[in-house]
Amino acid sequence: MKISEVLIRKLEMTMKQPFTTSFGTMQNRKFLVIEVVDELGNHGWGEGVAFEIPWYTEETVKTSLHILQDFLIPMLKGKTIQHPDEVNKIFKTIRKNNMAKAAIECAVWDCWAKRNNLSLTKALGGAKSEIDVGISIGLQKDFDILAKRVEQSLLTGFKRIKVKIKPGNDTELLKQIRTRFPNVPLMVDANSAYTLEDMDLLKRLDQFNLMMIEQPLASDDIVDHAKLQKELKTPICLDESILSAEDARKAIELGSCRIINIKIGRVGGLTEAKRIHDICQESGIPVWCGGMLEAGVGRAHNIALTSLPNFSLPGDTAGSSSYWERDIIFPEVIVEKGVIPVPTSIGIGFEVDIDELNRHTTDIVKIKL
Ligand SMILES: O=C(O)CCC(=O)C1=CC=C[C@@H](O)[C@@H]1C(=O)O
Ligand SMILES: [Mg+2]
Repeated sequence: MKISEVLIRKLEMTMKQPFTTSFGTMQNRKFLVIEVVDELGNHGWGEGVAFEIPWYTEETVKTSLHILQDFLIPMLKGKTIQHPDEVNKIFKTIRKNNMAKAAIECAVWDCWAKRNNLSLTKALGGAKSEIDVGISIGLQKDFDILAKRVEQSLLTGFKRIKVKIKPGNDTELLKQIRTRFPNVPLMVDANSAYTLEDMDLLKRLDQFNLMMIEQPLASDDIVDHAKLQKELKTPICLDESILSAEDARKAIELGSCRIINIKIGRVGGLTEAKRIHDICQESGIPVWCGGMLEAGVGRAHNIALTSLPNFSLPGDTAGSSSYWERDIIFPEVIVEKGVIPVPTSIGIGFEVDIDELNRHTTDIVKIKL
């Protein structure tokens, strides 16, 4: 397969409700959608999941566009790709910029699957016919609003609830949640808001019967997390700290976590995501698929990835309607009784709604290879 053309679209979409974490609030989502075309006219889609502000990782929409346009896409020129696993080898000389790499790599995977008449799930080696999903609820103004969101989410059938915590909004909040919802499968995400100086407080989280504590310490740390995990009964789940399969191997070896959240964008694409999945599986570490407040294209890639067997915990891939008035794919992603059916049609298994895509496109860059 040869990629003959790439289109980078810049999109702007407003989420139904703001999403607040320990680092800030997002509602207006700007992101990239990548379309690749091969020499036979097959199309493949990928989504750039970087935010506008570099608060989750160092990448932004602008840096992704720069890296894609000036480095990654030109590297595909003249290359014959037998299998999408080759794409991240082609990009090897470019350090990090994982979300930019993932955006185009995912589009190549979709294109390759379509060319070979395969669903992306099958192409990846996934086998599940449906995936379990949970929901990530951002920080809310007060407990009553949060409790309502939790109640609604449970009615929708989500299989676990994730809430954000930060210093000053942790133990009291969890006491309130557990009083109201004693048995709900519950986890927390701190997005690196704590240090080892908070050890006593973090130990007190053990009393809340949490499924896991996600990324309590620094975003680039695995050493302090290992120290913390030794002191906690609750499993630590690493998110920001794991950028590659090598990071996963080291974290597992050190005992820095007992669970890993895999985000395709954070780790540079589906090939690396699969590798992390495999290493974790061999080591008895369950994984789940994280979310980046994606629109439909990114969501579709998450669903296909989650069909791999060691994605044994509910992920953050909620349905389209949890985020958008109307998504850019059809059918939209629908959650029923806490599960999403895994599509079996070719490629990502959803059609891109070109009208809806155009409605949100603010800029297009076309690159002929
Ligand atoms: O619903 C989703 O897509 C998950 C949202 C979510 O929890 C996150 C998205 C992006 C950055 C973080 O705030 C957070 C996470 O760390 O997992
Ligand atoms: Mg997280």
